[in-house]
Amino acid sequence: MADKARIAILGASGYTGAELVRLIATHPGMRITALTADRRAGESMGAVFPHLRHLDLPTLCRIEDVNPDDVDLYFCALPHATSQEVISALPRDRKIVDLSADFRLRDPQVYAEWYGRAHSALDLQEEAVYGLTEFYRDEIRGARLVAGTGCNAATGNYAVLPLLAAGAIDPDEIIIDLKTGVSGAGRAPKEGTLFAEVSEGFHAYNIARHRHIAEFEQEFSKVAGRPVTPTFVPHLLPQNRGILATVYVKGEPAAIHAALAARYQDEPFMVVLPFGEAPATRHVRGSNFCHIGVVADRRPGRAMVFATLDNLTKGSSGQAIHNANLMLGLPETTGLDLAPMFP
Ligand SMILES: NC(=O)C1=CN([C@@H]2O[C@H](COP(=O)(O)OP(=O)(O)OC[C@H]3O[C@@H](n4cnc5c(N)ncnc54)[C@H](OP(=O)(O)O)[C@@H]3O)[C@@H](O)[C@H]2O)C=CC1
Ligand SMILES: CC(=O)N[C@@H](CCC(=O)OP(=O)(O)O)C(=O)O
Repeated sequence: MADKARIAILGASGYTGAELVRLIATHPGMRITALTADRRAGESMGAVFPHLRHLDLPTLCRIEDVNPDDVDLYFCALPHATSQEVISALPRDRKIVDLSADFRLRDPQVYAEWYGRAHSALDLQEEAVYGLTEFYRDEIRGARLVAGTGCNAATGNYAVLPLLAAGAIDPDEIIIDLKTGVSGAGRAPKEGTLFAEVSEGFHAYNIARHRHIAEFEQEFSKVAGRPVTPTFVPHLLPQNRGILATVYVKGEPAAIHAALAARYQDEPFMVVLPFGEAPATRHVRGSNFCHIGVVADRRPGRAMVFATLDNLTKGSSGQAIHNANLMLGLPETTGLDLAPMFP
């Protein structure tokens, strides 16, 4: 293989940043040259994340101290809004995979409506390609800036997009009932993610007003060729990793299963289970796989479609590496061929 691509991870002291480091550490086509942090700048990665202590890594520095001459591709794992400011200041000839929500929405008005502020880098927003790899592969190959999807949005999109494309379901009858682990909320301490408020319980949040509805509407409507709005309710599970979406749809169950199996048969990370089986978060943990299942409802003409993935791999950092592989002209599964951790 030619020289390894030089990689900077901005926001390496967060959960998705650490997951990028874990995966890139054994990636044969990438080499980490810079890692950044905010509160933890100046510390070693091993001090911030003891599970990565064995690796020989650069010390966490501030973003302004990264030398662009040592970087071929940036992974940007920063909070929303910060990301657009930081990326605006990066050299315009570098490849960037952003994991935040800043560049996912095509329409600036929709962005402003859901994120409560005007976008400050509209030219970059226009340039960015949506990072749902299996649906934007060709554009991603030629892209300079790729916008990683929301982890909940990826899960629902994988279950629904092939069905809208095949005309296998009623677009007006889509209910996405989703459960997610707490690492989706990031490492920075927040009241709602404290152990005492998450363990031994279970609750819905952002009911019918979660930001990822905008991503669903954008992608569903594009594929259906007309406006499509799902009902979407996320729930917070007392577990670390993993998302499971149960999607209630109207359509012939066998045709729904056939449409998903046909759409994903050549996809390296998409596994469609035999008809009648439902997937589990524990079977994809720590991997870049997404498992999909279809079960017929007892009510004729209705089905449940299940999709599960690990929010820190297929839902963010694994997806980001998949996209970076395409952008760098590497075999697309490079560094991602890990079996899930079980039990
Ligand atoms: N967690 C998940 O499952 C998913 C997350 N995402 C998105 O990915 C991005 C990263 O998420 P996640 O890793 O969970 O977040 P974390 O809160 O765990 O990490 C955020 C990182 O950004 C750094 N940071 C925070 N504020 C600033 C700032 N003002 N300037 C420079 N650096 C800053 C933090 O540094 P420090 O800690 O040193 O202060 C940390 O390294 C977010 O946009 C998130 O929405 C997308 C899909 C899934
Ligand atoms: C548990 C939890 O809080 N999860 C986050 C999802 C994080 C993510 O995918 O998305 P963004 O990059 O859009 O923040 C949420 O539901 O908002």
